[in-house]
Amino acid sequence: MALEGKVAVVTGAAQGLGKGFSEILLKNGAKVALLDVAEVAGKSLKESLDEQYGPDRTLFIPCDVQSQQQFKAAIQKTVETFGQLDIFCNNAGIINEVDWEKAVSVNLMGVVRGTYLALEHMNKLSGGQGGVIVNIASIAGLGPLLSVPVYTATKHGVVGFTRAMADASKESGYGIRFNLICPTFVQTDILNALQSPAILGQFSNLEDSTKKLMEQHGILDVSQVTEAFLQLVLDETKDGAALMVLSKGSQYSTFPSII
Ligand SMILES: NC(=O)C1=CN([C@@H]2O[C@H](COP(=O)(O)OP(=O)(O)OC[C@H]3O[C@@H](n4cnc5c(N)ncnc54)[C@H](O)[C@@H]3O)[C@@H](O)[C@H]2O)C=CC1
Ligand SMILES: CCCCCC(=O)/C=C/[C@H]1[C@H](O)CC(=O)[C@@H]1CCCCCCC(=O)O
Repeated sequence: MALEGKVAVVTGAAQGLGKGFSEILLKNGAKVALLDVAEVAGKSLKESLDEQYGPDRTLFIPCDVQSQQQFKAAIQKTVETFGQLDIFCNNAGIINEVDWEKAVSVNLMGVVRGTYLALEHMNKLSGGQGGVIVNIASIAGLGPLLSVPVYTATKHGVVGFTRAMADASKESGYGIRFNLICPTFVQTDILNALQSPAILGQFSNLEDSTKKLMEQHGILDVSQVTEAFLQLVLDETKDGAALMVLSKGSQYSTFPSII
């Protein structure tokens, strides 16, 4: 998929990985709607992107992925402004083992909500032009991260949902590819949560074990993950793929075959 003239939505785009995904899409010619609940950071990012790419290449839309009404309106505004929707990245995510219902709501329900709303515009069966949806899971979507069981569960949920949607899309003819990014630790603000007793709650005693894992495996730069993301967007042969981003490089996950 060539990106010139394509239109993308990225959730959780104000900072961290979402900002990186948005920037690599812009560099490659796409227009990007930046959705985030963080209004100050989102507006400030839009201002700096305007200087680099001009004001017509991005939109910042305040949006909490937990709100059906806000999310639907944000996608509607994107399509009204840019005329189409080709690439959708469900990236917004949090760690919160105390308010674990919020973690499920943002990380899993937000991804399902975003995917279904994107389908309303992208699905070839309902007049869309197809495209690609990339959901941001984690290595913790493929195996356990001991200090954050609910975060682990939500990311396993994102992996299962995305793979099932890829099969549903192929079988039904939506014309949409569904892929996953599963990074190990990346240098962004979310890592602070892994050292916060207020967020880890009953698992705070496992903070040091997690720190050891980070020391052992290293911490990636955002750019290593954005390159992997671009590969999944561009490569039309990748559908239902889970690309792990590790310190030794990127590699596709294999899954047990049950049929
Ligand atoms: N940094 C890491 O080590 C890894 C991160 N991930 C995943 O990558 C994704 C991005 O995380 P990072 O950039 O690392 O974290 P981050 O904390 O730097 O950025 C998350 C962004 O999501 C936004 N956000 C949070 N709740 C939201 C909501 N309800 N609605 C809309 N936006 C919301 C925040 O305002 C923030 O801009 C997450 O899904 C995370 O689980 C996956 C594996 C490793
Ligand atoms: C913000 C959450 C960060 C999520 C990172 C993550 O999912 C880490 C998972 C660890 C799991 O608990 C067990 C591990 O050892 C995982 C890290 C190991 C990944 C292999 C990395 C190998 C490499 O980078 O070469």
